[in-house]
Amino acid sequence: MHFIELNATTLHFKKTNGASAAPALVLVNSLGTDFRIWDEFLAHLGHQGEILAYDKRGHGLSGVGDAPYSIDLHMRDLAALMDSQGISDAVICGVSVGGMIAMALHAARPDLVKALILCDTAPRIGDVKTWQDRIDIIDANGIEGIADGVMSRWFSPEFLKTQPAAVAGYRNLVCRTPLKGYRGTCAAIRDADLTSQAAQIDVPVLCVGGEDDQSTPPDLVEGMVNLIPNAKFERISSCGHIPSLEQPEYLAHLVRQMISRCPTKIDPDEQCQSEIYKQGMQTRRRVLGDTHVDTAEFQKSSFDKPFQELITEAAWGHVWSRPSWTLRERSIVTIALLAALGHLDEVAMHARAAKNTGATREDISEALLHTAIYAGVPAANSAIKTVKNVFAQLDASGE
Ligand SMILES: O=C(O)CC1=CCC(=O)O1
Repeated sequence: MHFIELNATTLHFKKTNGASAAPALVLVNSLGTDFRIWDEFLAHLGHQGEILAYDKRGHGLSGVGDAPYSIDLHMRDLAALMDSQGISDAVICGVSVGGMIAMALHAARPDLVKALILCDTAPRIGDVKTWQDRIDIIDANGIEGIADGVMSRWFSPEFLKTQPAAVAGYRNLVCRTPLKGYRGTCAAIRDADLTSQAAQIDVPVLCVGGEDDQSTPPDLVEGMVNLIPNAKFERISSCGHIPSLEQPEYLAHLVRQMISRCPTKIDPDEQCQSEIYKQGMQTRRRVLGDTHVDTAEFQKSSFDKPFQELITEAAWGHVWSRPSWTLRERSIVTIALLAALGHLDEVAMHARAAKNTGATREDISEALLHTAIYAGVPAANSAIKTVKNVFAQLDASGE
């Protein structure tokens, strides 16, 4: 058992050291649970990298701290815990409120997050009235007053019928959560809406929903795929709100698959690549940034693998890596050509990347004047709109 004092509270956590280049996996719990909910899942997972699991404040063996709680406070506890353990660039797997904490972590500390696995969660869970009603019942009757309702939302009808002893045990788990911790986290969920943070997520995301989940129904979880740019959705059958309890083996399979798609620190695939590919990948990362390239690699399938290799070698390895022009010069010419041809998605990508090449906003404005004269005003006009949008987004996010 490990304990640490952070943000004026004691946090209880478990950490296993990794023996390989695989990314660290960090597990974030739901309301009214402690990190034992991951035991069976971890037994199936066989992860080679570091694993960190912990009890949120007000849960398990962690301290309760002072009210009021917020998702931001839970997120700061997690960030401090990861910093204290030297863990960054990790795959964060959060269930329910744990998923909200994971989304908040990505917004505040992107350096800590390589990918997200968001189980049975949403940027907004329930509404103010539902959570206030729950708080009022707890204030009047304690957690016992809501425990049966919680069990019926956590588990599928089949599990409730066939596993009465397990259900009784999990009911004890909820009821033994410190009242202040449970109540404080209900208030944190009541007050949270992470919609704008979710829309900004730029790492690979797997959303997972149990088909019998009554707390965050699968359609709600699937809705995140429309909001989060790089998200995929998996529905788990015969499963309620907590897949690590009801379908630990299948969840382990999904998480393993996700982790295997995340580039490792030493990519074994890349070791077999040609020198020109390696050079191309280096230049591509330098110009477009790691987040962009990691996402493209994650989304790569056998269908577009040859195409990805072609552009990495030909565009980035051969042309962009030639020493005769600077990256700034290549950036300016590329933006002008793409604008002339009306490839606005690519204009946006290269305008965004200009901060890495040294091409200034003035450079881009000059390049688009040339576009207007040699390729036509409408082409330049559309590109100017696109680039202005990119600049507005960069300014809004402080980049
Ligand atoms: O307790 C529930 O109803 C399920 C739940 C909602 C948020 C969370 O973390 O768990």
